[in-house]
Amino acid sequence: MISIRPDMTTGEQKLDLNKLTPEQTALTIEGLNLYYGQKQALHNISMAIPKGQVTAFIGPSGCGKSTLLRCINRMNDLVDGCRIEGGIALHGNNIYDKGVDVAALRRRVGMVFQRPNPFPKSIYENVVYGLRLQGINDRRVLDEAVEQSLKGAALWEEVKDRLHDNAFGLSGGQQQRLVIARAIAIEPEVLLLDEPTSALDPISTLTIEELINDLKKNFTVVIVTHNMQQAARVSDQTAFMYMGELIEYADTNTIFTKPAKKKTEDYITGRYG
Ligand SMILES: Nc1ncnc2c1ncn2[C@@H]1O[C@H](COP(=O)(O)OP(=O)(O)OP(=O)(O)O)[C@@H](O)[C@H]1O
Repeated sequence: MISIRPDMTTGEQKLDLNKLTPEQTALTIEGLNLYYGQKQALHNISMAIPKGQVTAFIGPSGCGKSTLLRCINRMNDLVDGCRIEGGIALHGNNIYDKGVDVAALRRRVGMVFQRPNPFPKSIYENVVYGLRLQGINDRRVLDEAVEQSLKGAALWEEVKDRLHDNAFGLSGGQQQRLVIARAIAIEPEVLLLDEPTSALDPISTLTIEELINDLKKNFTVVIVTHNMQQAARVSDQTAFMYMGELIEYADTNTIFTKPAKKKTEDYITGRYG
């Protein structure tokens, strides 16, 4: 049995995912097909992802969740033989248009991976890494960014007295929050989280889940998770994928309590996956 966040049943105004206004929309995915060589991994995916909310991609292993997530900041461009048809608009502009600056896109769409990957540097230098790449070296600006980003990642209180210690001295859960602080320091519009807690213990997982709920105040969050309870706890809407297809996409409450499709119901009731 999946438990739904209490506030999801209190009649909060629901967005109509089929009729989002441009102001409500962060991302529009349209007719997206993706091929790894001969193998088609995504089939005609179309969906609109609302701004300032948490959207979860769920589905059995190999269904294409991570592939779809990686399309949003063009990480798949790095895969040999990968071909994409269709488009993804970020606030109205197609990120696959010719001439798009992919480095600039990745500043607007940050990503956090399954395993925490801090750099072998101090906590401070990890957070300011992206700012320094942009040529920002003013100490006051960097100090302020470090404090705000670590606060935003719910890590400040734990590390404020050891900002110049090596990041590898942090626990796994702290390292993952540090990586989130590094991602938000450059103020992206969208934050992609690819199974961000699958390498963490239950307490660290809970801390990150609470953090995700805070992050949506400032960012649009898209999360891939294997864990249906996690999707139910953290997301506003959920997309269920199966064999490269988007089977059902609706508010999270509906997906977990009244799914429209049998495949979704079979998955959330544990019949496969
Ligand atoms: N770099 C790649 N080259 C070739 N095929 C790939 C590549 N990455 C993923 N695939 C294939 O594409 C399909 C979708 O994979 P993807 O990793 O997106 O699924 P997933 O739903 O995220 O799975 P999991 O939950 O196991 O991480 C799978 O069949 C996978 O084997």
